[in-house]
Amino acid sequence: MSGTSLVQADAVTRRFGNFTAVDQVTMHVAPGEVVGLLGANGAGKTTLIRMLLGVLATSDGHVTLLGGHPNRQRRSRLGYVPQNLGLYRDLTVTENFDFIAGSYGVTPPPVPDELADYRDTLVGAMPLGAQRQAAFAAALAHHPELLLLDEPTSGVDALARARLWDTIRAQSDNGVGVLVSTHYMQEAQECDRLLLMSHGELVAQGTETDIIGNTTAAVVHTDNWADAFAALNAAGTAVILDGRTVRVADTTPADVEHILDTAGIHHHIEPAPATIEERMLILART
Ligand SMILES: Nc1ncnc2c1ncn2[C@@H]1O[C@H](COP(=O)(O)OP(=O)(O)OP(=O)(O)O)[C@@H](O)[C@H]1O
Repeated sequence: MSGTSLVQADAVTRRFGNFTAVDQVTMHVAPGEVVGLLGANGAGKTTLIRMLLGVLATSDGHVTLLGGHPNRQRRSRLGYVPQNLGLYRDLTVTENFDFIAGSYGVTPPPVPDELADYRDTLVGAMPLGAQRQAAFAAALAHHPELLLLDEPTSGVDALARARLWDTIRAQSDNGVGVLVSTHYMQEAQECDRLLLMSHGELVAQGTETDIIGNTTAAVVHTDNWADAFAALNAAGTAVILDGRTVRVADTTPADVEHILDTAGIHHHIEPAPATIEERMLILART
């Protein structure tokens, strides 16, 4: 597999003292694919990415980056956007681009059209969405073969998020492999393949359809959604609130019916396929 992979982890583990942040994770990213790394805060996504980069040592297991041990020379062939963006906040966008391009010995990238108004603005004074867009453009300056993006869409509005995903897709269409972490489960749809992490472990992988499988959810319609949620939560079911709709995954409608009848809550139940978020919730509980 390493012959066709840009990056590969084999049973990679990272411990901090007695705590295991990443536990025997095996994964890879091939050219031209967008792989989504999904998991709640603290699942181990950043720790895994830092080991793939070679900036954090593994406690066990092996990482192969661009055909060999992750070192500085191989790292220079990838684009990395860390959670904190890695830009100088007290430099303008063009100054950041000049500086970063200079350190790779390449021509500075063009300032994206959407950022034209911010060209001479200090990065620290820009809205977060624009900062992320700038970090992304900077990471592409040296035409990397692989992109490692740590929560690139976190905290940005829907429009900026859509733009970032367009840019990610344009890169993968050009053959770049992309690993992108997110805790927004809805973004699973943007990826070709998903890796689901929970408590340091890779608990599922494949396409969204593979991962959801035939897991279903009971959709509860009721005016008394707050009490319905509380009753189902107290009963230990995998319940979530979607707007004012209560959804319960991996439990039969009859069980949900029974819990709500016992609580005296008038309701109507409809079965539906589970979402990736619900599948994740179930996997995280097992
Ligand atoms: N240097 C460290 N020392 C001790 N514990 C650490 C260290 N780095 C990470 N951890 C712990 O490892 C776990 C995984 O953290 P990590 O940052 O990889 O998660 P994550 O999935 O990226 O979450 P987030 O989205 O919040 O960044 C967390 O419990 C974190 O507190």
